Amino acid sequence: MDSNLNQSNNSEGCTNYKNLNISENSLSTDFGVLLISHGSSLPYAEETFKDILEKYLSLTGHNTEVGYMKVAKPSISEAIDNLLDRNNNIKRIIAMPVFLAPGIHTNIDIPIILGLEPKETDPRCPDGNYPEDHYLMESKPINFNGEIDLIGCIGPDPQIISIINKKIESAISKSNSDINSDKTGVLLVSHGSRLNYNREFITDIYNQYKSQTDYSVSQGFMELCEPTIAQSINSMLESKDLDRIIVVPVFLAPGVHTKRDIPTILGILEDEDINNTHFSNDHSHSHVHSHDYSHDHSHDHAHGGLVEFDGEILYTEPLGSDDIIIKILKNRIESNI
Ligand SMILES: C[C@@]1(CC(=O)O)c2cc3[nH]c(cc4nc(cc5[nH]c(cc(n2)[C@H]1CCC(=O)O)[C@@](C)(CC(=O)O)[C@@H]5CCC(=O)O)C(CC(=O)O)=C4CCC(=O)O)c(CCC(=O)O)c3CC(=O)O
Ligand SMILES: [Co+2]
Ligand code: NI
Repeated sequence: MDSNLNQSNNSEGCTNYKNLNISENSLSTDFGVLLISHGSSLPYAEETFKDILEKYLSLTGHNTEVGYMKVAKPSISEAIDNLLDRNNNIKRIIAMPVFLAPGIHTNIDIPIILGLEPKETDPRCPDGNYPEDHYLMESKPINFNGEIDLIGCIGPDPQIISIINKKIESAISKSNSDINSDKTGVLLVSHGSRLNYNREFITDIYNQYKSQTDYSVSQGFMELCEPTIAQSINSMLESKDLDRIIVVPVFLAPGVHTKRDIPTILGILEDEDINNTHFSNDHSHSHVHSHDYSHDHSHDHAHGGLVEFDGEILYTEPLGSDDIIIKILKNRIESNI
């Protein structure tokens, strides 16, 4: 068992456990933990989830792997192979979507990829005949005969508010301007979904945050739902004269949405960000100007309009691999063992 553990596995997408704290106990237990992430074509989300995995392992010692729904590696199926390579005796896999809100991905895509029944009809494709190139058609079958318990995603845990507060404080501390809270608004931005859970999630977070802050607060959606980011900022400005808006992407990891789509809508995307290869991880902006954009991708992020605001926009980091997220995952998984 030991030699197994210390072996560095170079096959593609396999986590190298050499430096990770996986307890020997976990090899005698009969379950594995699969943390399911969305996957991104930008590298940041993988960095965040590598960190989440390392922290989760050192906290629990469970035989754990991260699997990505699309784009990134290991895929969900490969992650399950990795769990079994490490311990062939597991009878059960506890699979948790590390997503903030239930939605199409958690209720339809992930169950289908795991070989389970989808929890509802897919509004993208009600007849269930997905186009051949859809990622659901491309995913490989799962090689596991045991039981897979797909548990709920993170949801509006009250502890998320303290992460939001930290991100806001950190963005403020990097800003040069000194503006009182009376003139500051906070916009909580959520992804948006064809299903209603995303709205329920952000509304719950909004109500919790609002009851604990002096700032004017509002919520807005990046895509698929209203109010859009622009509508939300406009109505904040109509009801109050603000000098500064702090925009919090209530997302887990930096990715296409937080690095490109939301900055585009806000008018704070720097040109090099589009073709980025490397830019600072520490990416809290303070911008007082806006750019013109040529918007050439076919997706509908900008349909809700672009933002025009001549005050300061402070854009915070997403929630990331904060220890609170790790504790939430641990509690949730342990209550399902
Ligand atoms: C179903 C769909 C909407 C629809 O069309 O109905 C949808 C829905 C949701 N995505 C969510 C999260 C993230 N989405 C991304 C990224 C991408 N998502 C895209 C598509 C779709 N996403 C539609 C499928 C269309 C189809 O089937 O073809 C991509 C491919 C295209 C694009 O959006 O342009 C783009 C490219 C990535 C790339 O290739 O790089 C990332 C990673 C990142 O940002 O990089 C995160 C994690 C953010 C984080 O870390 O929090 C959540 C919130 C989940 C939660 O609460 O956590 C929902 C809501 C829900 O599940 O309903
Ligand atoms: Co998505
Ligand atoms: Ni999108």
